Amino acid sequence: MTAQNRNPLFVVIAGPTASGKSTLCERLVKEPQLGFERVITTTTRAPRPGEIDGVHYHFLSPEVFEEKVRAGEFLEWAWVHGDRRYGTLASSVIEPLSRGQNLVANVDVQGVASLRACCPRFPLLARSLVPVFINITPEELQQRIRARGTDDEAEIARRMATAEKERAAASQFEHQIHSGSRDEDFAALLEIIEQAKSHRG
Ligand SMILES: Nc1ncnc2c1ncn2[C@@H]1O[C@H](COP(=O)(O)OP(=O)(O)OP(=O)(O)O)[C@@H](O)[C@H]1O
Repeated sequence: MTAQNRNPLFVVIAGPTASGKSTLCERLVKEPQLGFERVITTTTRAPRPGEIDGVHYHFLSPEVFEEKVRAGEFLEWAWVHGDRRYGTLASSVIEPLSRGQNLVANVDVQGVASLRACCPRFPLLARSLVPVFINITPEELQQRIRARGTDDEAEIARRMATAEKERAAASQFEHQIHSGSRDEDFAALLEIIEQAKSHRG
C-alpha cells in the first residue's frame, strides 16, 4: 500500500456561485495520476434521461431520504429550490476513504460547517478533510455569471448577495485560492493538495 493510500484526502471545495468549483473538481478527477474520485451525492430529484443511480447520484424517494436524515446517516444535507433535498451520506465518503480512495466534492459553506461538525464521529473524515475556499472579487464574479449566460438580472442580484455572505465565511478556511486564470486556480489547488499530503505523510 502506498503512503497516499494510507492517508487519503477528502478535498472539499467551497466558494461563491460561479467561482469555479465545478471546473476545479472536474479537472482534478480528469487527471488519473492524482487518484481523485468525486463523491457521489444523494438527491430526491428524479433522474434525468441517462443518469444512473449510484453513478451520477444516489436517487432516493423523499420518504427514504427523510428516514436516513433521522437515522443520522447524512454528513450534510440541504433543501434546494425549496422542494428538493440534496446531501452527502456518510457511507459515500467513509467507505471510499477506508479503501484509500482520494475524494473531492463541491459543497456550500454551510455544508462544510456540517462536515466539520461530523468529524468527532468519524475519525477518518477528521484525518482526511481538506476544506478549500475559492475567493473571487465581486467584479470578476459578476463577469463570470454574465459570461455563463444562464441567469436573468434578478437571479444575478440574488447570487451576488449570497456570494457576499459566503465571502464572510472565507476566514474560517485554512486553505484559500484567490481566483485568477483557470490554470492558476488549478495550480493553486495542486499546491494545497501537496501541502496536505506532506502534513499527513
Ligand atoms: N479561473 C477562471 N477564470 C475564468 N472563468 C472561469 C474560471 N473558472 C471557471 N470559470 C468559468 O466560470 C463559470 C462558472 O464556473 P463553475 O461552473 O465551475 O462555477 P461553480 O462555482 O461550480 O458555480 P455554481 O456554484 O453556480 O454551480 C463557468 O462558465 C466556467 O467556465
